[in-house]
Amino acid sequence: MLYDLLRSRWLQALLKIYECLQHYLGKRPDPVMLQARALSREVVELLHEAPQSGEIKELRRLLRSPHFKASFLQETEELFLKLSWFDFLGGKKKMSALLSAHDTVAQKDFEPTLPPLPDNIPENEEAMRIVCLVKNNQPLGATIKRHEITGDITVARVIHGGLADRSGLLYAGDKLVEVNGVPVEGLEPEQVINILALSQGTIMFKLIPVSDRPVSNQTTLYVRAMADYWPLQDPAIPCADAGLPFKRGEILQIVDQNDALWWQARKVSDLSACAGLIPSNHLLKRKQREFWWCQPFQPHLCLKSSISSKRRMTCRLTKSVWKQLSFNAQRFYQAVISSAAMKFTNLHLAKASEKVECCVAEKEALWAKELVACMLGVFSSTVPLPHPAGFRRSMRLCRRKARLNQQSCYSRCPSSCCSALAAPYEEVVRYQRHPTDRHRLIILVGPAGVGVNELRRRLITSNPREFQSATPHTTRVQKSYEMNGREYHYISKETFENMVYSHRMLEYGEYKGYLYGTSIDAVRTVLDAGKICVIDLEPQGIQIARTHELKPYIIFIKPPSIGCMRQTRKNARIITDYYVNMKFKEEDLQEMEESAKKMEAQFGQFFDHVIVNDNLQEASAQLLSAVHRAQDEPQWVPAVWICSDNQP
Ligand SMILES: Nc1ncnc2c1ncn2[C@@H]1O[C@H](COP(=O)(O)OP(=O)(O)OP(=O)(O)O)[C@@H](O)[C@H]1O
Repeated sequence: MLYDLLRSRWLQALLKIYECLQHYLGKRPDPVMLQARALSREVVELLHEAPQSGEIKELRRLLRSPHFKASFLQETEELFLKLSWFDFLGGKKKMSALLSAHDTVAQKDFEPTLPPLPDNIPENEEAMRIVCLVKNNQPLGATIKRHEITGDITVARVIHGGLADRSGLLYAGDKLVEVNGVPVEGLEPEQVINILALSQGTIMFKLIPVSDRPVSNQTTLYVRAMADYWPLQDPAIPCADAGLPFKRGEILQIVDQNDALWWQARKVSDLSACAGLIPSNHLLKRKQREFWWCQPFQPHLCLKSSISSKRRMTCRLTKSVWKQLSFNAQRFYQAVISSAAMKFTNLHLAKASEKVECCVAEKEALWAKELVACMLGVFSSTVPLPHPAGFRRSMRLCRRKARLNQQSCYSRCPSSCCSALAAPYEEVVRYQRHPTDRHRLIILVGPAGVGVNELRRRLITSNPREFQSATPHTTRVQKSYEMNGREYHYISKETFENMVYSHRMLEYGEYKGYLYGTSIDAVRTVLDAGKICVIDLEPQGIQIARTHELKPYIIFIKPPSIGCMRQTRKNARIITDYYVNMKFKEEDLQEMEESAKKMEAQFGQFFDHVIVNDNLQEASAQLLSAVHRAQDEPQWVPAVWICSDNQP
């Protein structure tokens, strides 16, 4: 009703008139008559725009009357009121009711009445202060403690934006004498807290103000939480209710670091809320260390593979190879795939080929030979390139294998695995890339099979002039149809190892005896060409990539619910260790979900954005806009990336 009313043209017209009158009222015009005419004209012009309702006619009549011209300053105000009330009463009974309801509410005094001040106020007014606060179901916003030396009960801290802070009457260090008439001397802080907790409405403090009020000259600091914190599960927090729970990756605004152990902070996602207590950097680090020692094996657990190597073996032929097969050979191939080949676990492709040959009867030998030839042909030089650089199967399988072999995490990912012992907060600043700066590196992270490569491929093919992948390095021999720098950079083992030792590899691994890896140089080449480099990375590589130079924007590709994946992944294929594509099985989906949870738990603090890959098209669109946002809009980045004198 209110919405309709506010949008109605007649009210709009009245408001315009009112504004116009206010304008003249402010000017206090002299002589009155001239101004009145001018006003009259303006008002009449205004009314021409308004609908010809009865109310407007009435207004017009009033405007032209000699009454109007007499003393317009008061009259016009009244006129407006008359008109509006005329209108309301004439047709808008609901509005009238609404207004009268408002008036009734407005006149009512809802504030609790403060009690009278006690008679026994000390003579020295400066020495003692009486403070009355009305709690109104909200926390007091202050904590108390026993002074270590004097044993007095004092205000330990006042929470920024809380009730006590807003009152401006309580300060950290004030000594409590009485609470609601109860002397606090001899009481434990917990007993005083109890009195406060039980008090409803008004709380009256008698206190001795602190002589040296702390002068707050702190600058506000923004940090990214690198750990989770749940105050309700922390027995050490001075007041659990005043605690601020946060999850890793959340950006916090730290408003008070006066206390060595407990800071005050807000979440940037809710800066209007009052601050809460968080453990200081030092304290949280100590807590993490204690936790780590309680569970020494916990932080060592690296992510396990999401698609296990126990997978079945099947054979996949490229389309061109498939076309080369005779009809019978195709049928034979399909039969092999659907039955016998399912049992070919952990066999090398060559061995699988032998087995196929053994399986077939004499008369089928020709087809079998053809099939075997075709299967082997998958590796041969005649097979066209199935994927562009950065999407090569060996590289992906190598990455998978590396993930599997991560038993000892220190050898591969010292920084990320020991994150429990690293800084719990990372100072961040707002950063927006200058249009002439190099683009930020885009890193996609996600459990195997979630669709990282599919999304990356779609993004790059959508605009290859804008997006490009980094060409990986390998120690394997270059094939005749390959070109150095296109599929891979082919380098010697020695050179590869040198690159690893000099930290020039973002990630690397071994597959079938060869080394594969993505180098920082390869990323740099793409960025230097003015393109946006989009790579996928195992999360263990994130820490190495997080540098001032690359300023990576990390996007986590998250699987949707298993139920949803059952629907959407019916035709999807995952790559297995034996160069074949397999349909997703239930166990694959479960492994994917588990792996995603572990990734989030261990590396969630580094994710700038999360995309749930439910519908492929929607996820692709989300990825495109996230990538553009990363390049063109301000984002929180580690402060050290921006401070030029401290570039990691
Ligand atoms: N949202 C989706 N809906 C349906 N199918 C999808 C979706 N996303 C990806 N797929 C399909 O799932 C399969 C696996 O995707 P993809 O190869 O991109 O996985 P990946 O995360 O790169 O795995 P890996 O790490 O093993 O390389 C592909 O067949 C892909 O087309």
